[in-house]
Amino acid sequence: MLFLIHFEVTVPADTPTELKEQLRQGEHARAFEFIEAGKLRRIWRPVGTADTCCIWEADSLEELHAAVRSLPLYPYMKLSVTPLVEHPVAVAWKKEHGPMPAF
Ligand SMILES: O=C(O)C[C@H]1C=CC(=O)O1
Repeated sequence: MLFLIHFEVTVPADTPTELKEQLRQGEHARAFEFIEAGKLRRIWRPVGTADTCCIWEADSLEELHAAVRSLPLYPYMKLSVTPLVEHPVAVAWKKEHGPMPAF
């Protein structure tokens, strides 16, 4: 199953610099693990924000719940999760042309 996730991360301004850096490095490392596992499929920064949008693959809602809760920045996150299903245009395209063009 695919999910569109929007993350809004707010680390308090008075958080010690070393903790902020530790969190950022930990977040990147954990994200890399999910990319390598084929879970975090794509990740973007919405223009003009410090937010994150991504496409996440998960075999269950419970798996997705555990995955996002395992992110080091989770305690500082507000997130919205939108389950995705295939669009009829994509179904029609695949029928006529084969797989959708890669990103
Ligand atoms: O780092 C962020 O901005 C948020 C977080 C959401 C997924 C991920 O890998 O990073």
